[in-house]
Amino acid sequence: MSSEPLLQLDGLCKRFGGLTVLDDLNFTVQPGEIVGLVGPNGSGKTTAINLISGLLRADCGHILFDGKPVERLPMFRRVHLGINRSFQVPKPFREMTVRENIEIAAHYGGADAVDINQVLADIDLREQAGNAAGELTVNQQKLLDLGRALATAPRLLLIDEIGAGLNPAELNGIAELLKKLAARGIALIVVEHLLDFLNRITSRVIVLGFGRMLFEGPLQAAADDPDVVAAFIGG
Ligand SMILES: Nc1ncnc2c1ncn2[C@@H]1O[C@H](COP(=O)(O)OP(=O)(O)OP(=O)(O)O)[C@@H](O)[C@H]1O
Repeated sequence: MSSEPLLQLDGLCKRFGGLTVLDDLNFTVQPGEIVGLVGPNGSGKTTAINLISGLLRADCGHILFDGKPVERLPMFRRVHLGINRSFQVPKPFREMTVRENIEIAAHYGGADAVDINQVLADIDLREQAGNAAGELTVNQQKLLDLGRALATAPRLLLIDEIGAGLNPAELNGIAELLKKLAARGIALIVVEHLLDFLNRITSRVIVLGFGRMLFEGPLQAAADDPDVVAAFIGG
């Protein structure tokens, strides 16, 4: 593994009005690494993803990608650099086909040379390529959302609660896909409440509580950390 982090967060914070929802977030991610981001509801996980992807602007701190600050860049510029994400609730263009959805994403990402058939194969939607996206199952819509991100040739992929509502076989398929992407060198930050799922794909997690980092390390050890236990069961 390279010693140069692909992503480095340095004192990142976010406030909504008077409410500080993220405070002093500091961690790094290496190429090809999967890092889990966990914490109780409202602890700031999605906000962290929104700051890194550029959907929201940080109030303080720095986001270094490849050693360069990106915290002031708009989302599309970050996509062009190689940062992209999936959403908790996918919102494909429902009337368009699966293939068209991926083609549009590739174009938006400035990655017109991306092999759309390869993306379709990665997300296992080759047979549905000509179907309207609105006809897909929940699992397939989540895969398409991943495919749209993959179509922009990301080097850092931010995955926001992909496991919710999926059955064990579907979760298994997603876990294998994420591991395959990491093996290709893509770095992943995976926000997830399903700890068994996370345990299958990563050994390093960051635990947030009330917007602050409570723990960083192996998932198993997090369960023995008193701050983590207090955050999850309310002290
Ligand atoms: N646009 C917003 N305006 C005001 N408050 C917000 C906004 N977005 C999020 N919040 C608040 O910020 C806090 C963190 O929310 P966030 O969605 O990041 O938490 P989370 O850890 O992802 O939660 P969950 O696991 O429920 O998805 C919450 O208190 C939430 O109500």
